Amino acid sequence: MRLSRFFLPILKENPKEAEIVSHRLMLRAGMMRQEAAGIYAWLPLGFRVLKKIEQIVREEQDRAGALELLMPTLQLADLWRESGRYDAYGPEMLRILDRHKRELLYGPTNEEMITEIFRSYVKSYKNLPLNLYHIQWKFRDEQRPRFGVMRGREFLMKDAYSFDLDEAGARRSYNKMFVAYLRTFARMGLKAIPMRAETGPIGGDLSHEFIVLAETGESGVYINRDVLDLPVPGEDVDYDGDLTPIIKQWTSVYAATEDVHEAARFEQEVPEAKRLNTRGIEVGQIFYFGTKYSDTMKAMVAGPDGVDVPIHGGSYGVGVSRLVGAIIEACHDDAGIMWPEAVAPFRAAILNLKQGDAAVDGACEQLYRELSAKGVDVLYDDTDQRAGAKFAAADLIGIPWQILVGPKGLAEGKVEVKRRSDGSRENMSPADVVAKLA
Ligand SMILES: Nc1ncnc2c1ncn2[C@@H]1O[C@H](COS(=O)(=O)NC(=O)[C@@H](N)CS)[C@@H](O)[C@H]1O
Repeated sequence: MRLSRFFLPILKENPKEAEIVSHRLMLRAGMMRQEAAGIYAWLPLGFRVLKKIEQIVREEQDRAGALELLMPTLQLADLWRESGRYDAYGPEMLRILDRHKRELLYGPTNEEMITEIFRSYVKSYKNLPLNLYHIQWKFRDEQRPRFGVMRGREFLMKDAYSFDLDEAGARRSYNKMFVAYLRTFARMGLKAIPMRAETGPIGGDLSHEFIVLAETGESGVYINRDVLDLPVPGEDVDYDGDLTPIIKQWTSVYAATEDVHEAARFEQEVPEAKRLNTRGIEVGQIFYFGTKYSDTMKAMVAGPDGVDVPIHGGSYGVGVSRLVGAIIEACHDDAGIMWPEAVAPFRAAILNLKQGDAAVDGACEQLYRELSAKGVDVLYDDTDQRAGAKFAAADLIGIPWQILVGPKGLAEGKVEVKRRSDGSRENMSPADVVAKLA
């Protein structure tokens, strides 16, 4: 992509309404624009990151055996009357009347709708276990939307729903999602810690929140530091095998949100030097809620003995749009964002330090052409800004690799490669740059 033809409205100043660093940097880096309280337009740079995060989530759901579909954002109120949540959900529910005065709502979550889809087709335990998911926009009319995408009103969520014959089966589905979440967040360069949590309006009695440690996080957390060094399962993890050793390993080290924290146990179990009380960002939450929805909505299957029983369910959410902010909270410095390579909007930025100089222009064009031909996502800053402004922009938007092309270096057949994450620099020939990044 040539920057002269891209749409990247970088802001010079810190927007005053931004209270936390990720909100500030997303606005300054031209990644998004607020259209209404808690409602954002995703501009090209931010949208690229959102799609990369979404794709990692999708790949790990698929690896765990979940099946992707897409449910609508709008739902019938009657569906939520069946489960009894229409009134219970309260003012966060955005209620809508259509032209025929039919009562609709903008879905905050999809337990009811997925249960309706399931019960319409699945009648036998032979079709279980089943895990259906989608990646869809949600609306929750938050009293105080704030911190940018961290607590929005319209936000992108991956929500998966599992269906099993009994609790034992449902726990196996739960464990698959637990492992999938460990892998998902690790692939984004995050340490997301699974913590026992309250179940809240979703219901049930078993839930874990996956929390990324960050000073600005809304969740208070208490952990044994050892949890930060546990191994994340590899891509060869056997989802059809026994996952309980992995679950046991990750849940036997103390980690709890403040609302389920047990101070006495923490003091007793965790050596002083290993106790950490800090804050974190909830990037995902998983629930087992048994027959909560299948009872009220009559989602039954015939068991092995031919008798109809309500299925045991679970739901599993990931805050896809929240993750853009969470990653910035975890990966930034004073100069701006430092994208982990797996979610970076571009892998490399070519900075032309003397626009108009034939040798420099030529070398940049060649690098741009050769890297693009090898499938490397490149942003070529071919604008006529002075070098200092180009350095600042590249640091702000957080591209992992910067290729600085200037007349002096070129005279010796070299360009300078700077790694954004640690600031390390290396001089090498353009050909070596292509070999290194391709
Ligand atoms: N207002 C919000 N803005 C941005 N992300 C949010 C918001 N509310 C929730 N999320 C994200 O969405 C994830 C799942 O939301 S949830 O309420 O915990 N779970 C559910 O809705 C279940 N139905 C899971 S399928 C959360 O872990 C969080 O990362």
